[in-house]
Order: sequence, then C-alpha cells, then structure tokens
Amino acid sequence: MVKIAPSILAANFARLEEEIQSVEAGGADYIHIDVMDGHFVPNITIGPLVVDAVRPITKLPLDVHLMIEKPEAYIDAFVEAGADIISVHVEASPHLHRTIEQIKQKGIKAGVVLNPHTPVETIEGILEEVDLILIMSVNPGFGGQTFIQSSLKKMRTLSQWKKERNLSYEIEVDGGVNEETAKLCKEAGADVLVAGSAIYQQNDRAAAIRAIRG
Ligand SMILES: O=C(CO)[C@H](O)[C@H](O)COP(=O)(O)O
Ligand SMILES: [Fe+2]
Repeated sequence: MVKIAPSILAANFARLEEEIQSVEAGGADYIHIDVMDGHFVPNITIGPLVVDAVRPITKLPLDVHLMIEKPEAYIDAFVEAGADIISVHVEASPHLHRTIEQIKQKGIKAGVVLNPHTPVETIEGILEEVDLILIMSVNPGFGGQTFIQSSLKKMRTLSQWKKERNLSYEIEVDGGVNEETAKLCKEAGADVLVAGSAIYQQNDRAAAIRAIRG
C-alpha cells in the first residue's frame, strides 16, 4: 500500500500540534517537513527548532525535505532535532555521495531530491546508497502549485531501475498531489505521496488521506 506523507507546509502553524495529530489519527505514514532557506528556494520556512518541538508530539517518522544551500552544514542539527529521514537536493550537493554517507552515518535514512528539470540519470551512480528518491512534481518553494506531468516519466524510470537492479529505495513524489494526480503517481510506481494542500484544506483529514491513498 502506498504511504502518505502530509506536508505541514499547508498546516495552520499556530496549531501545529493539533494539525500533526489530526493526520496521524487519519492514517498518515510520515510527517513531511519542508525546510527552506530563502537562497536555494525563494521562501523561508522552518529550521531544527521546529523539528525539535514536533518530535515529541508524534510517533510518525519525520521526513525532512531540505531545500537549502550547503545542506551538509545542517545535517547534524536536524538529526539531533529528531529527523528520521533527511533528503537533500542533488542541485545543492556537489559532493552528493559524501553528504548521503554523512546522513547514513548518523543512523537515519538518507534521501536525494530532484527538481523538475533535473534528469534521473544524474543520480544513477548513487542508487545503491540512498533509502529514498524524492521526485519534485512542482518547482520547490511553495505549496499549492500544479502537478508537472513530466515527473511521471521519472517515477517510471526509477521504478524500472529498482526492479531490474533489485534495489530497495522508496520513490516519493512531492508537489500538486491530489486525488487525481495520486492515481497517476501510483501507476508510475511511487511508494510515498507527499500532499500538503490536498490534505490540510479538508476538515476531514482521514477522508482526505483515504482519497489520496485510493
Ligand atoms: O516541497 C514542497 C514545496 O517545495 C511541498 O512539500 C509541496 O509543495 C507540498 O505542497 P502541495 O501538496 O500543496 O503541493
Ligand atoms: Fe516537500
């Protein structure tokens, strides 16, 4: 069954505890946390302090999506704050192999993220090292954008490589995921669906999660 990772970017930050607990009770599998630095992407969101505050209020794995320059400088802080999965953008990581090793040495899962224009071939050399590959289906920086269809081809390729090469990474998709686009992502081989607006804009979080899971 596909996993659902609600993105708290679309939550009411003044009520973060309730917002997180509502999706946990509604059947979510991960809590997706979008970290933006105002440099790699044109928006600023949250840092390790918020991850640290959120850690004790949920049992779910914290799936931390770093949209920041020099992610290697902040990995230790996010691990200490309680991240379970840390994903870094290939576009922000000239020494991607080293950064992935740095995350794994901390005993947590390591992911790599591809922007919409970045071909999957750029990470072919690191497929065996990563626990998760996150395909951006919008340009990172904001919630509530429209799903970019060309991301489906990347999911299909990653799914095919995974089978052919007997690999174990999870294929995650992020941006514009709703009931309709979720179906396409599942058909293309996605294992984890991130959804912000499609979950947090609904009062009934369990129903929203069920609809996306399909
Ligand atoms: O990484 C992100 C944006 O950079 C978010 O996780 C993503 O946009 C989720 O929001 P939505 O489901 O509303 O598109
Ligand atoms: Fe994200």
